[in-house]
Amino acid sequence: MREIPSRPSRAIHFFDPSNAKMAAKVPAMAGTVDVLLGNLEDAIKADNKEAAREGLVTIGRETDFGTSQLWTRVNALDSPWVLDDLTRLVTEIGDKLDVVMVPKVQGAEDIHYVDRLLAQLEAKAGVQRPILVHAILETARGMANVEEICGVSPRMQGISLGPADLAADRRMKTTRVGGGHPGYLVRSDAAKTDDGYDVHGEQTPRSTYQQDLWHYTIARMVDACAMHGIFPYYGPYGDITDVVGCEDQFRNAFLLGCVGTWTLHPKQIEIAKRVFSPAPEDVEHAKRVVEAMGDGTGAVMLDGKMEDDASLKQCLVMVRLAEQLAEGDPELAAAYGMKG
Ligand SMILES: CC(C)(COP(=O)(O)OP(=O)(O)OC[C@H]1O[C@@H](n2cnc3c(N)ncnc32)[C@H](O)[C@@H]1OP(=O)(O)O)[C@@H](O)C(=O)NCCC(=O)NCCSC(=O)C[C@H](O)C(=O)O
Ligand SMILES: [Mg+2]
Repeated sequence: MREIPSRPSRAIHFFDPSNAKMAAKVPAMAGTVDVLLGNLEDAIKADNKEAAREGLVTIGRETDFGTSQLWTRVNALDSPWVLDDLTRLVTEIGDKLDVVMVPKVQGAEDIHYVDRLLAQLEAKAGVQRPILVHAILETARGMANVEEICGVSPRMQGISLGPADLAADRRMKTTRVGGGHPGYLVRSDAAKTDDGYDVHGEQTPRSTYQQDLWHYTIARMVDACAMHGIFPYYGPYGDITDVVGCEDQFRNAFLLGCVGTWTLHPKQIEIAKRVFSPAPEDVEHAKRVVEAMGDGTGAVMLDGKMEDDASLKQCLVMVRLAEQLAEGDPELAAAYGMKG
């Protein structure tokens, strides 16, 4: 393979295949969410690891996934379960499995191992196309090696941020699964008073602005993925009830270059699909810039702003994403004024 297939993957929806209620919902979700991911790793109780694996085999065999992709997150490479996860899934449902997500990736050696094992199992099972690999960025060493990880195998499909494990590994002083923290802020300067500075803001209140804990990590991950032609994703937003904070975190990731995110609860799917689909007004503007730029060279004025080759290239990113999403979604096609 020379190019990673680019299919919509705005929401990677996690479900626990050992949870009967969740598993029962999967067939009806097929075709409505870009990626359905059977999770075998964290959030699955140790006693349920085998049930989750077998549950995913059953779901994989019996479900018509339609336009949805089927992914799995296997257990960590240093766990007692991962060898059986890969062996059983590839030999039983390898032809249905699009991507294997590998947690806690530390460096190139982890991806080499999975790559070789997948190749052996695919050959044994007669799987006709390569199963792709997705790494989770959730260790300090993985972060330091992110560029190398992205380029280590032609199977590499993308990378997700794992903010909870990464925070623990880095010894950050947070207790959350993704999202910001009110203590991570900047404060405006203290006002000068006759007797010094009003540092407590008693006379002139000092405003504070919460900062994004994940800015550096996401930006670096985006660059590493772009350099190797693979796809970056935000990860989990654990405060399921905070739909506003969730939308903001997803949008920051979208604006920085991520193509999608994880969804942990059905209510996050609509947010992810909306945020990771460009807004119709942005697509409209991008189309006007493309039109105004003619052969793509030089500079033009549009609505009082200068447009040139570089803004054209950004607009083409937007238009091409809109075209791709419109192909499989008549509602978006209508909103973008494009063919469905
Ligand atoms: C978070 C949950 C435990 C919440 O579950 P629950 O309390 O059951 O929520 P609700 O009562 O609101 O559920 C309403 C109905 O929806 C079904 N449901 C819930 N979640 C899902 C789902 N993900 N897919 C399909 N269906 C779902 C419930 O069964 C209810 O059904 P019904 O009773 O018939 O109406 C739960 O959502 C959950 O477990 N989500 C997945 C959690 C997960 O995968 N976590 C791991 C990923 S995050 C991570 O690993 C950290 C990362 O690696 C890092 O390091 O940062
Ligand atoms: Mg994790």
